[in-house]
This record gives sequence, structure tokens and C-alpha cells, in this order.
Amino acid sequence: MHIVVLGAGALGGYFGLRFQEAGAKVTFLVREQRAIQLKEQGAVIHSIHGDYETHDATIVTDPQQIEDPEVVLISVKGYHLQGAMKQLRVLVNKGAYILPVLNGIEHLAKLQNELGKASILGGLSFIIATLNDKGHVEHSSDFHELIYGALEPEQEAICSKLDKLSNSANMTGKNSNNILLELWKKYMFINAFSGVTAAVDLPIGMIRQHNETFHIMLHLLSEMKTLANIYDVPITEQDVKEAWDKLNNLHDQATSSMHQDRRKGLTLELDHLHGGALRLAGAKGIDLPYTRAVYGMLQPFENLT
Ligand SMILES: NC(=O)C1=CN([C@@H]2O[C@H](COP(=O)(O)OP(=O)(O)OC[C@H]3O[C@@H](n4cnc5c(N)ncnc54)[C@H](OP(=O)(O)O)[C@@H]3O)[C@@H](O)[C@H]2O)C=CC1
Ligand SMILES: CC(C)(CO)C(=O)C(=O)O
Repeated sequence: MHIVVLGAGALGGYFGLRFQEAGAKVTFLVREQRAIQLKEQGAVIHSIHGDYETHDATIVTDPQQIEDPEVVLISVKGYHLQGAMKQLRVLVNKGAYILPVLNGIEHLAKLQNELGKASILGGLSFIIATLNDKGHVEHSSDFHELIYGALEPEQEAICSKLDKLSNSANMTGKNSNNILLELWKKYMFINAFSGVTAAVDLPIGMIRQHNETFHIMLHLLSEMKTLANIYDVPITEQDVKEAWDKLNNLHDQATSSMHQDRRKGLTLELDHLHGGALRLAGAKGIDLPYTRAVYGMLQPFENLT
């Protein structure tokens, strides 16, 4: 199977290399600086599930060079999605399906509108990974789950093929028959987890020691449930409870990619995540006060670079 990874950062680097390790053909479509770094430093995963390293990854900067792409795993940050659209269009025209694994929800409609519904699969991931100063992937969670699923019936065959590959790789793969619901559950979770960890600049363990602070996460979960329900996505109280249990059980040092970005002074995905939720709420005439407050607290840190 030929997988193209567009956005060979923490997430794309991790899953792309796991696919390569499992024997798939993988092409990393990157920008110039990242191409230089990957060629100089190698493509490397450090992980509690086993390290992997290669110095002969296929790295290209021009999508025209890619032949017979089957699935494009796109793992850029929300604020870079529009900039990648031209490259994606070239790959769709060559017959590829697009598997976005960004957090959030707004990107799905954007991709479907620009590239057509038939080409866009649903996808998300549970993993805690970041790039170190050599551009190597540092994976620190015991989970490394990639979830994908058909948004249109004719996409089921490619999802099955991807599932077979994922299940032979060093990762947890899941072919979901309700990927939209999974996406919204993840969106609910991430807005609570990333919002508070990034706003107070602390990992989950310290937050749990302060009841009032920790409970802001519960309010955020609840607002995201309300929003999902307004959009006819049947997130239940049980789903909120499961997300809350998860927040209670993460290891003390666990934190969000948005918080890691804040620590590094990088641009935050704030507009894509919390901003997106506020836009969706506004379109239905409701407000999300906790989400708005977290959004306001994080805005000064959104674009420091
Ligand atoms: N990291 C994590 O643990 C998790 C992240 N996520 C989500 O996954 C998504 C990606 O996050 P993450 O991997 O952490 O982000 P990173 O910043 O580590 O990686 C994003 C990569 O995208 C590249 N990129 C941006 N635009 C383009 C382009 N036009 N062409 C080629 N490459 C491009 C960047 O390259 P360049 O170096 O050129 O800027 C960068 O390497 C986000 O939506 C995040 O919320 C979800 C679950 C967990
Ligand atoms: C919550 C987590 C760590 C799960 O994958 C995540 O998606 C993120 O921080 O971006």
C-alpha cells in the first residue's frame, strides 16, 4: 500500500514511520526545511513501544513527483491546512484518498468543499508525541491509536485495506463504523484537555490537585456535548463521563499538544479548536461561556512567533 504523509511532524512522522516499519511504501511530502532536516538527521522515533530509525525514507517536496498515491495522511496543524490544499488537490487528482488526522472538526467540511466528499475519509488519533530539536519523534504515551473510517459508503474498501496495514504495524489501528461520532468525542475531549492544560501551563497531575481548576474541564466537556447535540451528533452523558474518567486516569505528567506548543512558544491551534467551537455555536445562536473564557485566556499566546 502506498501511503503519503503530508506534514511529517510529530503525528505524521510517527505513523508514517510505523507504516514503513511494517513494510508499506511511504512517501513524506514536506517543505524544504523539514526535507533538509530529515536528510541530515534521519527519520527517527523514540518510543516506549520501540524505537525505529531510517536514513532512506522517501522525502519529496513536490506532489507531482508522487506516483500512485493511495492514502494521504494529512497531519498539519489546523492553521496550515489551507496552505496544503494545492498539494492535496494534486494528489486527489492522482486518485488518492485524504485521511485527515487533525484535532478539531471544521477541517472536514473545508476539505470536502474544496476536494469533494468522495475523497475525504474520517480520521483522528490518540497519542502524545512531539518533535525534539533534531526533528525526531518523541512518543511518550502508552497509547498510539490511529482511528479511521468511511464518511461515504464507497470508501469502505480503502478503509479495510488501511486497517489491514495498521493491524500489522506497531500501533493500534481501528476502522470505525461511526467515525463522525468518534471525531466529535475527540473534539470534546481535546477542547477540555488542551484548553485547561495550555491556559494554566500545567500538566494534568497538577491540575487535578486543584478542584476548581480541574472542574473547568468538566464544564468544557459539557459545553462540547451541547454543541455536538445541536449538530445532531448523539454524544451522551455517558460519553462525557468516559472523557472525565480518562482525564482522571491520565498519568500526572500527561499534557496536550497545545500545551507543548505553548511551552515551546509555537503558534497554538486555538482558532481551529476553541475558535471553531465558538463559530459553530454562534451559527446556531448559542454561547459557550467556558470555551469563550479559555479562548480569551489563550489568545495572548496564540501567535508569539
Ligand atoms: N502531537 C500529538 O501528540 C497529537 C497531535 N494531534 C493533532 O495532529 C495535528 C498535527 O499535530 P502535530 O503532529 O503535533 O504537529 P507538528 O507541528 O509536529 O507537525 C505538523 C507538520 O506539518 C508540516 N506542514 C505544515 N504545512 C505543510 C505543507 N504545506 N506541506 C508539508 N508539510 C507541512 C510542518 O512542517 P514544517 O516543519 O515545514 O513547518 C510540521 O512538520 C494537529 O491537528 C494536532 O492537534 C492529535 C493527536 C495527538
Ligand atoms: C489529547 C491528546 C494527547 C490525545 O492524543 C491529543 O490529541 C493532543 O494533545 O493533541
